[in-house]
Amino acid sequence: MYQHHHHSYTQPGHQPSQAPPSSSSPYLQSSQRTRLSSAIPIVAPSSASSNAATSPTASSSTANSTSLASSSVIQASANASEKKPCRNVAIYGRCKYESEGCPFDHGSTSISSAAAGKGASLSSPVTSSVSKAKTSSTGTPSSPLKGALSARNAAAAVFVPKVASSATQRSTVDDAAEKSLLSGMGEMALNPPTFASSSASALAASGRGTPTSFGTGTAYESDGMSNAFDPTYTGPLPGQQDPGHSGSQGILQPARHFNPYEHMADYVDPGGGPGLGLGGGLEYYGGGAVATAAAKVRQPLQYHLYAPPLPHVSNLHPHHLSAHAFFLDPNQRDELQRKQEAMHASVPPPELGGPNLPEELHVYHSLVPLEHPGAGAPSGPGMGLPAGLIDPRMGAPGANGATGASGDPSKVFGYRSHSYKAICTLDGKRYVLRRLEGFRLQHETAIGLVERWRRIRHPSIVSVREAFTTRAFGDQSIVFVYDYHPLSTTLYAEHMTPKPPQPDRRTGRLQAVQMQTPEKVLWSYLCQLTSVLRCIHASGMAARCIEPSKILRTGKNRVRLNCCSIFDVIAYDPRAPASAMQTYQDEDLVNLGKLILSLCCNSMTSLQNIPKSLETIGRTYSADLKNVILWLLNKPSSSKNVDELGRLLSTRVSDELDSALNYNDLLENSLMRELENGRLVRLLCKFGFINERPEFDHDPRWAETGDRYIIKLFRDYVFHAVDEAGRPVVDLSHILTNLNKLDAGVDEKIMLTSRDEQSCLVVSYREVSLGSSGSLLQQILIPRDSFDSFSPPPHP
Ligand SMILES: Nc1ncnc2c1ncn2[C@@H]1O[C@H](COP(=O)(O)OP(=O)(O)OP(=O)(O)O)[C@@H](O)[C@H]1O
Repeated sequence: MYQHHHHSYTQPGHQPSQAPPSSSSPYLQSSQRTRLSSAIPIVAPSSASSNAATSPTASSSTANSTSLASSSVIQASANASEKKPCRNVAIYGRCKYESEGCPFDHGSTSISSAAAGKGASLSSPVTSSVSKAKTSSTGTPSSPLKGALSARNAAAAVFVPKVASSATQRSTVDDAAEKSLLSGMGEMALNPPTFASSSASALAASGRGTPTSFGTGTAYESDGMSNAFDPTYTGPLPGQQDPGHSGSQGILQPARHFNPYEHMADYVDPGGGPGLGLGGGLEYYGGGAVATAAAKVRQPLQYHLYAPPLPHVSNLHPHHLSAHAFFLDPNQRDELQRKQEAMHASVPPPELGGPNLPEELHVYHSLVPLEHPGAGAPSGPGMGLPAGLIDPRMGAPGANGATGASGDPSKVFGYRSHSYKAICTLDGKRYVLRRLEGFRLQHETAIGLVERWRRIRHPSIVSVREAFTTRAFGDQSIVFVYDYHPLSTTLYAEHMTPKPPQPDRRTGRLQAVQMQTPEKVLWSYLCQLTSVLRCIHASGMAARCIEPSKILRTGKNRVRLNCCSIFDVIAYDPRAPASAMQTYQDEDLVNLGKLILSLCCNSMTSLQNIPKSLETIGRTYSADLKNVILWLLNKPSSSKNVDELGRLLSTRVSDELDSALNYNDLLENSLMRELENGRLVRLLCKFGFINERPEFDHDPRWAETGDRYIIKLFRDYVFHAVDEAGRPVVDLSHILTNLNKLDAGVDEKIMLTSRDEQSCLVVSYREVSLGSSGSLLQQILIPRDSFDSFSPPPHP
């Protein structure tokens, strides 16, 4: 439990029932912790120019504070808002601040939405466009209040119930305001007594530049989406009318329906300039020209409008959600990382006890055995085979290896075989080299057949790259090169080798692993292998290696046919008749039947008495499966081919498609998470650029004031929070929540405490985000070009 801390301060005229700005966070900065009992002077923004005149106390209060952002404080007028429907009701259906003193009307939703529609044409545009016009002609804000209205200047003090106003949340940062923005935040000091006066003066001028204000009837003007991303946008807002017509039209306008994509239309490039190329996708939905036009979204993209996890992903406790929604599923990450580790695995050189392998072999280097060394070979820790790279059941010395150690005669090919992982010098990728020892190539044409296999690409085949002969191992060997699939096992290892007992999930006790292969898995294997056979047979070739040890299992129920092309080369017969290929293809189907039969019985010995095995299968599995096995084992006939098999499996194929689509959804969801956490990395990079740069120590623009100061304090608040006992808070959710709010630039207020504990800043995430925005970085720190590749430009 972390302490929920309320600082003791008073605000004249402020609704006592309103929550303090820091209510969003239960954490304290270290400096806040020690000051719990003392009244910390609340340092709030006061416009350096206007507020000094209107509020004498404001200037005095700045004396004892760090130089802070100048801000006017706008307070919602309870009277003015009395008859306004609460926007929370319109958006959420209810207002959770209703019982806590929210000053707005909590009548019916329909009234609220009608009011929202009406509000959409009310007065804010007048204020903004007029002020914009004046500004553009003079280059400076014409209204004395204008400066006080920038987003920068409304830094603190008034807490309002969370209402997503639109026009009022857009800041009117024009050129002059931008200058003042960059010249620092100015003084933000605000003593409680000065608050009323400054807020009173600012209230009179509330408008687009006052993010926290309910302003003069502009709070309900448009949907929340339109104000979500661009605080510096000064043009007309979605739903706003021409100022000249706003009054009458606003009354007549019917309640409009909420359209979350409405803002897209506002960003259509009127000149028909190059869009983002999204039009094609939208046309698909029948939008035609309108959709294409709407797709020409102007920059910056609305990165902040990210969506919550989709409903088919299980619900989590809110506290865990932020961490879980932002990172890969732990199991998935673990598996991917282990695969990466396997890819990087290496062995020590022979002089340090590693295997005696050539440093370079053709265009490959860094050879690592994928099987345990044979009995005579050096082994032990010095061998350096990385744990986890090789399944311990795969021919471990003394473990009566299931599939034979490196250099044992292959049960399939007859030659002594070795498998190595190696890196290709040409493309830097990992491949598997399968070496058959003592093979002498008799016919050059034989090795040429590998070229035909190279051209076959299928998701259920381990792609063949090339084959070459070599004497690098001190003998005459042939090497076949395949794609590397890290941490894959074979069907033999998976289903025909006893697995060590596993701890039970509930009791933790070791329990024997059930070996029986589920029928669904068998259908899945059948479908995948049928599909690959269709592809191979259609190319006029035959697999010739449908064996449990030659089918790789590269993921859950995901199989790939391995070692293709080897038999074509080592069993090449120049005198073979033209019908030979048909025979090989028929054998493929029979071998597929034998494979499924042996997987059903979890043993290769089941093939020695097929009728008995089929009887066993009839008791354990469905008649459908047994019939397919029988069909596969039948003698060849004109109607027995792989296409016919495909038809037999058609309903199972549709099941397979469903699981593949489900898995695809899962992966896409994982990708979306990565997309979102990428945003936070960009944000952290900005922090890294700005915070505590030693070379700018004495640069007045880089002094510990204004933007940089706020960003620094925010960094402390996010990363250096402590609990009530002073212990560092290590809570990823706290960091993620805060960084996300910052990235979205929400108007929620937080209280930052200076390191010397002398002052507090009440700022919104939006204000902090403006400080860390690209414009600051561009102008002060790095040239534009390099920043552009880093983030979208901050201004349209
Ligand atoms: N393309 C590949 N990608 C990743 N790992 C592979 C690949 N091919 C083989 N392996 C791994 O190498 C190990 C050895 O494969 P191999 O085909 O030699 O098995 P085996 O049972 O020893 O067969 P054989 O009896 O023919 O020697 C397998 O367990 C497998 O995990």
